[in-house]
Amino acid sequence: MCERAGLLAELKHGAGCRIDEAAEKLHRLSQDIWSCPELAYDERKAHDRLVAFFSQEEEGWKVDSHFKLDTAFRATWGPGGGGEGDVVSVAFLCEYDALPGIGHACGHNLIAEVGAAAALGFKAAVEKSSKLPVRVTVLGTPAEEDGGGKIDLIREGAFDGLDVVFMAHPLQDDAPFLPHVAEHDVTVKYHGKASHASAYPWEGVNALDAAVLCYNNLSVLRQQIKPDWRIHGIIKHGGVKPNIIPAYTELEYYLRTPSRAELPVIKAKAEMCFRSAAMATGCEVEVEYARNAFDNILRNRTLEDLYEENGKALGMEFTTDEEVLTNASGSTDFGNVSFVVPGIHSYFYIGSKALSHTEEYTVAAGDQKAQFYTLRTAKALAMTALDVLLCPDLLQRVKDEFTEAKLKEDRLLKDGPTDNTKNA
Ligand SMILES: NCCCC(=O)N[C@@H](CCCN)C(=O)O
Repeated sequence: MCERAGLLAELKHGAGCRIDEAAEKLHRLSQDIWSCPELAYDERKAHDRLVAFFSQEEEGWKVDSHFKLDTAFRATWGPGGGGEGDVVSVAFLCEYDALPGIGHACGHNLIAEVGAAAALGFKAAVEKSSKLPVRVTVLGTPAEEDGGGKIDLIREGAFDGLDVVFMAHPLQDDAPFLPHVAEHDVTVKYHGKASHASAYPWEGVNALDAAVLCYNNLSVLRQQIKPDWRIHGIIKHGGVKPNIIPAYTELEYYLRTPSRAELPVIKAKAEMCFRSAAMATGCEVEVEYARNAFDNILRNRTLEDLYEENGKALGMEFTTDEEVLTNASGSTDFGNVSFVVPGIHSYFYIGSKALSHTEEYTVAAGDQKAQFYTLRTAKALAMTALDVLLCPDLLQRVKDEFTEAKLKEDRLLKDGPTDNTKNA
């Protein structure tokens, strides 16, 4: 039980009221982002809109536009308010990139809204109590769907000095945590030799054959990997005309494993598939891994329990469906953040059972119905941040759990999982 339970309850109420008060402008914010979907690292309008929100529509924030990345931003308030003890540095994260062709089919417009709303609520609550030593940061993190903007920002030091970070992602259910797998994206290029496909095919070196063999090799490999590992990809370039033997082809694949420690194993297996296809066809092969590999999410059960308790108090019904709770739901660059700062990446229902990365989900993410759930989630995040701020032993528990979980993962990384591609 927190010593300052009375004050805590009052501040939680205050955070909720502030979020409700700002509901209309928060809705406008997410609508503006939703109606103009922009791809990774190119989210210029979303960046400008969020910067304008914190510098013009809201008061008291110091805003850094183009913060370390062209389409990242930072808004800060604090630090400390002259209170006692060390300043606690709390951050809320906003994402705002969309998917090619189908717009905001992952609902990142709502992630921007939920992060902004939670920050507004939290700031309003702590502002009322001038003695609280706190610094609030909102970080706008581009390129989750492609590239991993948070990983760039970690490298640039944007997460240095933060004590705890909060974000929430829309989905089909409310859940304090869902497993996210580690991922490394790879582009494979085959270089062959063009020739007339009918007149003198023997003069050609067929790069499409290499791509197809590569695709098939990987499909066969899929049978020999663990059930929760994933290999999936596309052929991006497959040639230009049936009567020209393709001289160049390109594939893009995502390789995923539940733990970042297992990624080298799946990569080694995939590598043999890439290279053997080149050898069989006489093509040259180039294998280019993405600049950033995504880590799995490091859980923080202390934060999850607090979030769940606050969510329930607000009427959330958390999913108990084992299939949802245990199936890996994709990857996120928040995984890398979770290895640097303790944090939570919860999921929230938006009034629709549409599946992410579909046109139906794009519609749901722009629907008025999503607003109630988005703001309720923002309240739960702000309340959880208040729990951590007002009860110092909770913050310590969050930090201890983080250190222990990280140690465990580091040990796994150091010892390395077994690789059965290596014959004894
Ligand atoms: N469940 C939310 C996951 C968000 C998402 O779909 N992220 C992408 C990231 C891809 C980066 N290459 C994913 O496919 O998992």
